[in-house]
Amino acid sequence: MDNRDMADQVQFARMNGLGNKILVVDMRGRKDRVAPRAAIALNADPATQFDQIMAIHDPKAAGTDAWIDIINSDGSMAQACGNGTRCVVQALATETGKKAFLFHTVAGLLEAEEHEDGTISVDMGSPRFGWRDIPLAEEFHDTSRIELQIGPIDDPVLHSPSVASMGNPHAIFWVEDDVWSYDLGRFGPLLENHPIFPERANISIAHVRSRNEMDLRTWERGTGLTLACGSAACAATVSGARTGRADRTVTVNVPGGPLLIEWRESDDHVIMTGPAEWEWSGTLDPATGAFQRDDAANGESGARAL
Ligand SMILES: N[C@@H](CCC[C@H](N)C(=O)O)C(=O)O
Repeated sequence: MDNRDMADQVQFARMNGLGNKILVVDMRGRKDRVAPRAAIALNADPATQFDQIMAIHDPKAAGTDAWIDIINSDGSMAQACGNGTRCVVQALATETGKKAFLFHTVAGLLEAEEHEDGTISVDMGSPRFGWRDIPLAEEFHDTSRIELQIGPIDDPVLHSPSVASMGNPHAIFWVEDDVWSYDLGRFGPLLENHPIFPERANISIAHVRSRNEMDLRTWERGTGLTLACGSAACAATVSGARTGRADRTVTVNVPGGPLLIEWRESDDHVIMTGPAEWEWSGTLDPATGAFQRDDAANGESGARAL
C-alpha cells in the first residue's frame, strides 16, 4: 500500500452488472475525486481491473441522494453507465435499507429503485437523436441510419448504423445473423475513434430476433469489449423501435445475460431493469489507486461494506 496514511483511504466495492466490471468507490465526505492516475493503476491490476468506476460523492442538489462520477478504464469520464448505476443502488440499499434513490450525474438526474426480487430498475432518461446531441461531426438529418461503414467499400462488413445518445454516444449496427460472427474486437476501436464521432462512441452490433428480443454486443468507448453495456441496450432498444425493427419493450441479450428495456410512451423515458452483484470490498487511495481487500486486512471473508 502507498505510504500515505489511512485517512487517505476510502471504502470501495468490486461489483458487476451482468459481468460489466464495476468499482463502486465511496467518496462521500471528501472534496477530492478519483484521479485518472488512480483509475489507470486500478485497471492495470488484475484484481481490480474494471470497465467503469462509479464514484459516489456528496449530493450537489437538494433532494438527490448522491452525485456520481463515471470513469472508464482508460481514465476518461463518461456521462452514463446503466450497469454501474444498478451496482450503486444495490450498495446503497444494502447500507441504508432504502429502496428508491435519485442520483445526479453530468447527464442529469437518474431515478432508480431496487425491487423485492433484487432486480434494479434505472430511469435512464430520454434518448436524444439530433446529430449535435450524439454528437456527430457533421449534419445528418436522419440519425436512424447514417453513412458509416467498415470493410470493403463495395461489400462492407458493417454499415448504416443508427446513432443515439443516452447521455453518452452510441452507434448500433444492425445484422441479420449471429452477433458473434463479427470481429468486434478489431472493428470496435476503429469505429470508436472514427472522426464522425468527435467525442468517440460506444459501438454495438445488434441482431433483432423478434419484436421483443434482440442480441447485442458492445465495444465500449474508453473501455473495449465488455460483457454488458446498459446504456447501449437502451440505445439499441430506442433505435430498434425508431426504425420499426422492434417494439418499445425489449429483452436485450448482452453476453452477460438479459436486460429488460422499456422506452415509455408516456414520458419518453427509457427504463432499464436488471441485476447487480457484489463480489468483494476493500479500501483504496483515490489519488494513487493503491488498494487492499478487506478480507486481506482481517484475514476473514470481507464484510460487505460501502
Ligand atoms: N458500461 C456502461 C457504459 C459506460 C460508459 C461508456 N463506456 C461511455 O464511455 O459512454 C453502461 O452500462 O452503460
